[in-house]
Amino acid sequence: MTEQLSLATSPQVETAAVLEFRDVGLQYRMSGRPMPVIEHISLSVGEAEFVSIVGPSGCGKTSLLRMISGLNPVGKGQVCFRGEPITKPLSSVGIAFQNPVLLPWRTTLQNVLLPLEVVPTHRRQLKNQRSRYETMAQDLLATVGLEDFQHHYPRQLSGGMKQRASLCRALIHQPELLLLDEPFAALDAFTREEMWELLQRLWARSQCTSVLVTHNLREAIFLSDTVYVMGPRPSQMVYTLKVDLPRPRTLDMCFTEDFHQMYTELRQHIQRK
Ligand SMILES: Nc1ncnc2c1ncn2[C@@H]1O[C@H](COP(=O)(O)OP(=O)(O)OP(=O)(O)O)[C@@H](O)[C@H]1O
Repeated sequence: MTEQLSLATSPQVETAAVLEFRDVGLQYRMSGRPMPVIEHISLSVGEAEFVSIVGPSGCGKTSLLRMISGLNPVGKGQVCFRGEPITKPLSSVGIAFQNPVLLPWRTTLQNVLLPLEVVPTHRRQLKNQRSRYETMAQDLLATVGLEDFQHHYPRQLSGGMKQRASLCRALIHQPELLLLDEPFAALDAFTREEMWELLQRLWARSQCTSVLVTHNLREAIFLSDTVYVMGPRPSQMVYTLKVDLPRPRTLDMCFTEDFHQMYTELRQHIQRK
């Protein structure tokens, strides 16, 4: 059963669902036998909502994200984007992973522009309006403090800088959905916190409906409107936390009583097998 905690400081506005899981199940085959991973997951993500998924290792968080992207077929039930079941990879999705994988022979700017060359609907537009898109990319790079590194190559960037460039790349085609799979897991604690503020800024600017998978509960609370906790495999959603901290959020908020209480609630609901 899903419980709910609401630490209301301001009422949340209900928005139309952009993304819906309708009684979703998923299983893989392991040594020739079916292995159920996800069972009976139903949830709904509103327009411009920021949602995080947390849960024990191996519970199926990445699998859930892959079903949204259309890269993993849905086993049972439906995952719907704007009311339509997702049956193939979505072009209006931006994705950032733990490893930023920038192409080493391309500059930062060229790496950010890459999705426009790959997504067929944008390819022609890029050809016709290259300078417009370059300005958009430079704008994004400036938002994340990389304006002076646009002509540098990945080998000349730190880990945090690469991840910032990767976030810009995920947003360059103005996706309707942003999917983030532990994007800051490889960064040191201070850089990671800087990235929270920066991602918050990018999200506020793009108003992109976002789903973050993370093991870091503070990160989930800091960034999210809603945090979903998955149980151990075969996983169901075991807890939903509505985060009503005012925005923009600051790192100081992580030390408040409200924040600590939410952290404790989440911690108590993460079960290990
Ligand atoms: N393509 C696949 N084929 C078979 N099994 C898979 C496949 N992908 C994932 N699994 C298994 O499904 C389970 C869930 O994997 P998934 O990566 O979705 O979990 P996760 O919660 O993201 O894990 P972590 O937190 O450790 O990154 C794991 O036991 C994994 O080994």
